[in-house]
Amino acid sequence: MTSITIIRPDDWHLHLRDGEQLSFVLPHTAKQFARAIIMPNLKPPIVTTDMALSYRARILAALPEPLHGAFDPLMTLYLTDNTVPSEIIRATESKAIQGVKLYPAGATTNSDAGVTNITKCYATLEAMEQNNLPLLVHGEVTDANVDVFDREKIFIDRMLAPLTRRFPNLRIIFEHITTNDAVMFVKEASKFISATITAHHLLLNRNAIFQGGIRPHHFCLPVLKREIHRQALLNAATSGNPKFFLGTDSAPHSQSNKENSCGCAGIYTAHAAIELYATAFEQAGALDKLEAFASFYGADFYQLPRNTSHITLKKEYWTVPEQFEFTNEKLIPLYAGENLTWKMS
Ligand SMILES: NC(=O)N[C@@H](CC(=O)O)C(=O)O
Ligand SMILES: [Zn+2]
Ligand SMILES: [Zn+2]
Repeated sequence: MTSITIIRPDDWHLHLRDGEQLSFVLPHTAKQFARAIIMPNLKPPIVTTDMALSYRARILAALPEPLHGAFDPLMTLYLTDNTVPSEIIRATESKAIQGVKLYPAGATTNSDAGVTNITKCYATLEAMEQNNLPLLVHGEVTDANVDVFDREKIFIDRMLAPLTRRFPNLRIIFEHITTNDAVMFVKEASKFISATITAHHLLLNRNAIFQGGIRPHHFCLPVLKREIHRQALLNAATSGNPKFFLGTDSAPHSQSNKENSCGCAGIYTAHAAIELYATAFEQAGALDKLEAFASFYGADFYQLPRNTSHITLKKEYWTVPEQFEFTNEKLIPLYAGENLTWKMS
């Protein structure tokens, strides 16, 4: 195949940051995707509808002229121990908020203000269930005694499964899943449970973190897993099961914050997101399944209309730039300096 045309995709999990940084990364996403779910883990986090609405206005204002009107940021709230049910009502009424994000406190980048005790959130979760506002979950336990490679699997038993029993009608997106355990859980759960899958977890296993030396640009959370888990994710993504859909988790950090004695978690993929997914799907012999995964199932789960315009990917060799500008720093993208074989025209 030398060319594929699909309905324009959406990114159901994206970090855009804020301020000057935002303007450097936003065009990469807006060029490919019609919409994206914008993560609220800023400093300070986006905890109210008002904060989300002004963040949305800053994103729209940062769009370069040719992309005006071409990109719709879908906003989320950051759940804390103190999020009140009335905030859920406000969020629902705003129509601009598509979900509320649960970060267990300390699980990942900018999660310190996250939830320390889920029982404190029960009234708020009940309001979300009643108002049909989805919960988005970073699914890892924060217990330092739990092996870092097991934190997602243990989260399912300790937190996610009980939550689905307590709130059976709450729509939940298990974000950036990385294990066969997560795939099995989502498959067997009710229709209210779905999952996003990143391109990097489809393309890389944990060997990539240690390939000839320590590779900070392959460090993200949840951390890359064994090959058997990558295979399970690939099978899920290409299975045609509508519970699994695209969410890049593109997470920009400056070069100096990544190449550091304590490097930040996050892999930048927005520069070539759909091309990276096409590469993974092609390797699995399932390019025909890309469109629904990238452009249909996420919209369906979020109960939003599917897009109607198209994008075309061509079989073409190109080299990913070594770096991008990122304020007065550099941003190192996934596959920097390496060749890809699909290019969006
Ligand atoms: N995925 C990551 O490794 N990092 C994300 C946070 C997150 O999605 O957990 C970030 O904001 O940098
Ligand atoms: Zn996360
Ligand atoms: Zn993320």
